[in-house]
Amino acid sequence: MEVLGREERSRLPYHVSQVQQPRATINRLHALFHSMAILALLYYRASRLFGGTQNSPMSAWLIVFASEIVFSFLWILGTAFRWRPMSRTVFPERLPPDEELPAIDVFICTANPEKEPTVEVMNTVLSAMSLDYPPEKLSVYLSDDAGSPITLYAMEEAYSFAMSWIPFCRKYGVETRCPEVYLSSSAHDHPQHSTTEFFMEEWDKIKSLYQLFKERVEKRASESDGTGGRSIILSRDHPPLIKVINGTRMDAPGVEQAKMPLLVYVAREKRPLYPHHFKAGALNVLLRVSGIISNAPCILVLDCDMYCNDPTSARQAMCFHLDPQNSHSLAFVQFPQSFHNISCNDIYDGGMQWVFKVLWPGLNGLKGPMLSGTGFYIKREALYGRSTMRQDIDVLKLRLYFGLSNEFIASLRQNYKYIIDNGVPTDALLEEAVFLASCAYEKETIWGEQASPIGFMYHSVVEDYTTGFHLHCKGWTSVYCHPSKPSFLGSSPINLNDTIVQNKRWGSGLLQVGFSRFCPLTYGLLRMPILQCMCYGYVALLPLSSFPILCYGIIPQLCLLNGISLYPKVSNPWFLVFSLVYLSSLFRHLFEVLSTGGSFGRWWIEQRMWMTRSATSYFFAFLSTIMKFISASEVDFELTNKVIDTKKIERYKAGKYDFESATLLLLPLTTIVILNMVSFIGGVGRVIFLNSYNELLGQLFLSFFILVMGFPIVEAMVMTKEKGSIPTSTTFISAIFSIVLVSLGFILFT
Ligand SMILES: O=c1ccn([C@@H]2O[C@H](COP(=O)(O)OP(=O)(O)O[C@H]3O[C@H](CO)[C@@H](O)[C@H](O)[C@H]3O)[C@@H](O)[C@H]2O)c(=O)[nH]1
Ligand SMILES: [Mn+2]
Repeated sequence: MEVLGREERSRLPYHVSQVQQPRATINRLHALFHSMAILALLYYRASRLFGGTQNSPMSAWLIVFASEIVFSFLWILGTAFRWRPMSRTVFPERLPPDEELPAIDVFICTANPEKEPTVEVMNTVLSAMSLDYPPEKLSVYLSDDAGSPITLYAMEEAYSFAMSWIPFCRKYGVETRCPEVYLSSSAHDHPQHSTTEFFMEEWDKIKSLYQLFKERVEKRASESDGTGGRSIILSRDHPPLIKVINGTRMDAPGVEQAKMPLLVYVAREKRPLYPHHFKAGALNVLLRVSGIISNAPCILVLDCDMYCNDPTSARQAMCFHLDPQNSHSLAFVQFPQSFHNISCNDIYDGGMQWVFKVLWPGLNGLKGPMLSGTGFYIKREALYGRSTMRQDIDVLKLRLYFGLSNEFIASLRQNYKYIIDNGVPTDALLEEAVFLASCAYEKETIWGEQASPIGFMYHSVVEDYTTGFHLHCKGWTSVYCHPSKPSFLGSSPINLNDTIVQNKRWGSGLLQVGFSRFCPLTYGLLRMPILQCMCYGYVALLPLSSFPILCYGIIPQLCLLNGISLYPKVSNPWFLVFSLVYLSSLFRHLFEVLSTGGSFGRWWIEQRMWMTRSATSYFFAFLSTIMKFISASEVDFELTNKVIDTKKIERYKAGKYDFESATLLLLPLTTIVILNMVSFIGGVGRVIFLNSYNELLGQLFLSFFILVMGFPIVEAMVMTKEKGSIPTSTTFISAIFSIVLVSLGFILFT
């Protein structure tokens, strides 16, 4: 790190940004080419339709035409991400001295100790407490939606451990401050220290302290749980409980105490009759509670499974938040989500590299990336709304917006002073905090209401997307910071069922926005630049791809079986147009994967998972969104499982798909695969015996492509004895569905 004088430091920019010009140019040229090809294709379909010259059944023609329109529409929206990709570099060493840095509150959410192992949650807490930031400016809040005693106990234990861990990290400049990860390496992996005897001694000491901590927590967890679902009931019905952990450990050595960040446990009140709004509800409680305790101007939000992998991320984020030129409109700095548990082939595409390596850098050159739920540093002010922060605003009005706590309303005007020193909070303060965490507090306020200026948004399971969207609508910007060392590492679903369930939740959350009056394409259009608006629209409507994918997996195949051609003859020049559209979209994706460090295999898996998601997750998301509109129920937040199944992990690491547990959700996919097997065989028959190669080649190829793509499914249906294979019952039901489809095709199309 270069050592700079203060004068020099203040003159140099804290960050630089650069448009990825060659990439932008390639993208734009491709967009031009591809749009012309699409236009030609649509023209072909429309002219045949209106001219009445298509020689296939109108219904089939209409369905494939509609599918192509949806594909094209999504494609056009997607070009916005490719228009102006940008990368950014930060220079934390140029930041002002520590005394001038703003304070940071870290919010971590956990909801269920059975699905989110407590030791893992504590590792996230510990990694956040040991961020490379002045400890008196750092406060860590854990929201425990389960209100579980084990989590509180673990936090007290974690705090004790942190009193040794943090000094150790500081002393040796530890680069990975998640103790589980650091301590499972060998002392000799750290050659800069391991040669000294003293380090080895301390290493052993800290390692055994960590073991002790872990054992205690695991022991307590095994005692208090396994209560036959009692914890689930408790998690929906419990009083508020707030505890400042620092205060409870006054017997600890006083010297270190002063250098520790504040650690606060928050279990908001939950009652069955009150909506609790999932994670957004939890975050809003943390906003209020922290508001009267530490009231830091900047907030880092983390999921409980996302530990801080690079302790310097806070300083990196400050390079943007403290930049005098852009900071005024900057709401948040988003870091990519990276994962520690995905294997090198990542067969379920859990790494979401396409999002974090292509889409988000693309938004970086516009008004900034979407909020991604975790790993972002956001200004408190952005969540409160600028208009409500004005000094001249009436206090009565503030009470209407923010609720009745005078203490909290006073905190809005505190100009971000640290309200309690790193000591024991008063009873009165804690009482007020409990009031702020009660479930009746938000009654008749505008917390979380869409388009309101306050807090994280409710009424959606994609609270990150909607919150970010409304911030951008109000003129805030964001930046994407993508350093080469992952700043945060989390766990991603590593089995098919969890992957499909997670994507189903996202899909239904997004569609719900897409179909509401806050649809980005209408609501956003008046409030943000068109390209940004297209990006938001693309993400919200992406689940619509289930329609064309399913249609393309069924209709041409039924026609193929009946010898009906849906595409131009091979000898016809129009055939070239269809081939070009197909190849050009495959090539764009291939280019994106290869140019962001991916491999050919990565491209193939992303293709496969895109189709899988569309045919399963997004299809069910679509159904559940419709159900929601009919019954006006709230879509549930199905928590992602973070417990590792050691038996299944071997299969995963070997790159073998596990279809066993996802039976029902897989039905659309297995049905399509069976149907394509049948149509492929039928089609080959027709081509050979009836010589209809010229008319049917396109459809035959489509079936072939789907079978190659779905080969793991074919394999898993055939080899029923193998682990992870598809149960015979599922294959059987899918076969029945296929027979129904084939009969329908016969009736409708002949
Ligand atoms: O009622 C709830 C539900 C969830 N959570 C927490 O929310 C976080 C995310 O939940 P998880 O089950 O891990 O969902 P993921 O699909 O992994 O989360 C992604 O998608 C979510 C939106 O659907 C975002 O909130 C997340 O940040 C993003 O990582 C976890 O820390 C949970 O403990 C709560 O605190 N309360
Ligand atoms: Mn998660």
